[in-house]
Amino acid sequence: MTAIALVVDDEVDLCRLMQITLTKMGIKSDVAYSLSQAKSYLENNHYDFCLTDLQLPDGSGLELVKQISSSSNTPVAVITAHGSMDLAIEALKIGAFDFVNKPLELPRLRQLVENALKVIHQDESIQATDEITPEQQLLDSRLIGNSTVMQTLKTTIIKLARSQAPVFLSGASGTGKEVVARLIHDLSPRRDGSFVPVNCGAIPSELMESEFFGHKKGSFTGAVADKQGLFQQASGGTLFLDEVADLPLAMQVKLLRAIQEKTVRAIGDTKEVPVDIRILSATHKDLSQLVKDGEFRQDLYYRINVIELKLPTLNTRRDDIPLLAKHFLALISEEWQLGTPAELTESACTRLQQHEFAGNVRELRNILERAITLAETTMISDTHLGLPKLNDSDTVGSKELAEREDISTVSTVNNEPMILQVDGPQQNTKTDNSGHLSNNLHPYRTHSQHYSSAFQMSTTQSDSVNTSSVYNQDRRKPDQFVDDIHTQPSLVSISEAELPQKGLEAYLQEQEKRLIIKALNQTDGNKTQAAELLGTTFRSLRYRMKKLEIDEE
Ligand SMILES: Nc1ncnc2c1ncn2[C@@H]1O[C@H](COP(=O)(O)OP(=O)(O)OP(=O)(O)O)[C@@H](O)[C@H]1O
Repeated sequence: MTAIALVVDDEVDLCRLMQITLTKMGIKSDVAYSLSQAKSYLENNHYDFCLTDLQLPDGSGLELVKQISSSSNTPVAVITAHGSMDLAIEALKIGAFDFVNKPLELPRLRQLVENALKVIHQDESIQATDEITPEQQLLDSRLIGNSTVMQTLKTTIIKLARSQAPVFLSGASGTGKEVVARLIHDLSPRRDGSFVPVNCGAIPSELMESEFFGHKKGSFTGAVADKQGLFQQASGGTLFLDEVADLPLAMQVKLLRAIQEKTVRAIGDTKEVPVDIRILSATHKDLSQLVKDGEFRQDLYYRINVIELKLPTLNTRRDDIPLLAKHFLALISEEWQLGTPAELTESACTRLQQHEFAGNVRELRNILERAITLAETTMISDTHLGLPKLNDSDTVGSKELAEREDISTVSTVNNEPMILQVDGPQQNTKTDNSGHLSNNLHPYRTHSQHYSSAFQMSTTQSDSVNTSSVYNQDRRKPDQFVDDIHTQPSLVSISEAELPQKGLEAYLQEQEKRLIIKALNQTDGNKTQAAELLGTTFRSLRYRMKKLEIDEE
């Protein structure tokens, strides 16, 4: 079926240009030169999508955006005067799915229209069936939980997936921010492009620019070949800036520029390369507080935080714990090839629901992994959970459980991030019976993908670039490298006359790899201790391990 678009702009030549472009793409269009004309067209016709200027002779295009997005699913994109980013952001907040700057660049316009068409086709396939849609199936298989707060979250994810607006995911560690980011990508018109997650806190600051924007061969010592940056890898897809609060201030300026200009320049290159990316970002830290403290740039915050999605803690959705536990028990049993999945006894399930989770869903999974290891049979009782004994006062009653669950609130304020809150009441930092500090602690961080193949979506899957898979090609365990160490010359045995055959960079990387493996062997694979031995940080060690393709396990 031929799509029909409504084009709204008072510049006759521009309208003609847009019409020609649309016609070449097989799309029919009507043109309105004013707000009132556009409204009357909308009253009398059905359009598949709308493209409107923001400054119209008799009013603002924002009014049209509001009207269309509040009454239909029709994608509406806005045309903004170059530099009026504030208006573009406001349009995204009130429901525009994308924007394009004047003067119009035709490749960008075509890209925008193609994305709109993908959204329309997605909607058509959803309407064509009464059965559970592939989108819903994907959501239900990856984001476990049926509580009210999770149902609201899932609906919000579907809406956000249609848009190109930057989304900032906030919430405590282990609440599923990365899971949600991947879902937004996989449900979006960008799903055929790459999803590129990057842990901003793990990249050493001196390597950041090269990692994000790439470099040309010979641009600095060690640049032995051209390297594509993460922005280019994500072009056509989604760049997920995880732990965005950890970006150094100097890098924040460069990122802001790249995001605004939609172009990047590799180190040592003279030309800018256009990139077409959607930015999703996340942190468990209070980013607005960091802005107040001057540790995060206000302008970057404003740019990445067009829509904020708050994820609920597990303690505010305890009804989901049995379902999540069942999901993880099946998953772990499959990953560990245990045959029959383990089961929780009733009292173990109750005990889990009473636990104060500091590490959220990640902690739940870790508890279950440990329990499976300790249990002699497939039945897991509360003793296997390894949780502290509860005092009577610690017991969470079902009434209290119900009261803790909160439903989403949606707010839109000019120049303020649109916050889609799907969080329950905030839990205070506490010390549990075993003396564990209950806050957003990183020891729970696993950084692994736990999607079972049985749970994967059968429809189009994106070419998802997982940083761990990019860097983790060599699946050998650290001790398997020991043989290499013994058969290769050590750093100290190199005499001055010998030059490395494969070049300095390869040689230094090999030495670095061997030293890291040596430290890991000395500490039985404990990365924190190995980092101490090497006089570096845990994060930096983990980054280097990925880079050098040393298996995390
Ligand atoms: N609703 C959920 N359903 C299934 N698995 C989940 C859910 N939420 C989180 N997980 C799992 O919990 C673990 C942590 O999730 P994720 O990494 O997305 O959390 P995060 O909020 O990004 O954490 P951090 O702030 O530490 O990066 C992962 O193994 C993920 O697959």
